[in-house]
Amino acid sequence: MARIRLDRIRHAYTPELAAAGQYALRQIDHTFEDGGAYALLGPSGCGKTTLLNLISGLLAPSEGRILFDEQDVTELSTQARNIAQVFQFPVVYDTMTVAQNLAFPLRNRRIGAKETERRVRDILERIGLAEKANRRAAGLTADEKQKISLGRGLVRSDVAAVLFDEPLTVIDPQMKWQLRSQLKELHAEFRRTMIYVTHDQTEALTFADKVFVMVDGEVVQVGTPEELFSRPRHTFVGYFIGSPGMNLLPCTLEGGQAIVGGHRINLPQAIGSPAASRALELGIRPEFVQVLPRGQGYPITIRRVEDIGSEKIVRAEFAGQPLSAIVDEAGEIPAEADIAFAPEALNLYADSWLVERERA
Ligand SMILES: Nc1ncnc2c1ncn2[C@@H]1O[C@H](COP(=O)(O)OP(=O)(O)OP(=O)(O)O)[C@@H](O)[C@H]1O
Repeated sequence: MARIRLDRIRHAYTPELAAAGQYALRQIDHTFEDGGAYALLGPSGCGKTTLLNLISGLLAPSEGRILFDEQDVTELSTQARNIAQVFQFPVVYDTMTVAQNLAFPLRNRRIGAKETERRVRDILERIGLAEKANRRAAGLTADEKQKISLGRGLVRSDVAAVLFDEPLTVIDPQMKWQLRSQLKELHAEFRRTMIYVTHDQTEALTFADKVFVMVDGEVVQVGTPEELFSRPRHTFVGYFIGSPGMNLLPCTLEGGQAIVGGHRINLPQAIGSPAASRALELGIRPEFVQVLPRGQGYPITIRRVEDIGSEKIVRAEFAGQPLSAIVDEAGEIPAEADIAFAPEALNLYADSWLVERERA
């Protein structure tokens, strides 16, 4: 296992792209702690796979260094870095049995037959394939094959990290749930450093202790699921995480109040004063918007209500801006409605970045 440090990494796919300033990764300076469960989350093209391939050694960065436990591995191959990988499509040897597939990496490392058998049996139990140990891999389902790919990473005791690139892409929706929670359990048992690439927030938030949110070649926030939900540092995080995402309302500031389309909204505490030229937005999650009878808050026009079973999503217009609110399934929604905001849940953004509050 290893602590993985990315030291001022930048990457452009060709020297021409670098000369034109078109970097797939613009500046990455982060550490993955030994034994942690991490997700790299972001939309298509933001650089997740590029970053994973730099860590595994499939790609060499244009600039910067990669350190495993402070040893510079930038020039080392995937094999020399001792990385295990689980890709979108399961990589298994179809002609071998399940047990032979798991034993393969140990044989390559000249581990003795007895020790190999012991470890393979242990992993077979843990990934739930003990009964299929002697079956040919060819006849297995996609999720069983993905379990073998994962098992091959866990069977070796010398693996620095296990990297996953969208590993649930070809798995049936029903099995996705099962595999996801099994993966989390296996992480808790083995405590290997695991890095999981996905564009799916549910996968990222259920698997990872810490999520790296990426956009446009940059990591905009590293945080626990709770931090990403309650204190998004960037409007992209607010919008991308949560369903529906955070409401973002263009505003101005005046004497500790935010002005949205002529409405004055009290901000919870003193907010540091962002430079006057910056574009300001007030961020509030739909979970913290209350829908009230007319006369008790700020007026909205309700456009539609989506009933999703456990709760209702109110799609409305407030001061000419679209706004969503989440209401309890049993909650009344007046035809003529107002809204109020939970003040402590208001965030202010300047040029998309969170304005940190001044602490008393
Ligand atoms: N081999 C390549 N040559 C040139 N550009 C590339 C290459 N691979 C990726 N890119 C570009 O680098 C950027 C980051 O791509 P990357 O595949 O890392 O993103 P991603 O977040 O993993 O997206 P996806 O989820 O679609 O795989 C994109 O603009 C992409 O077009």
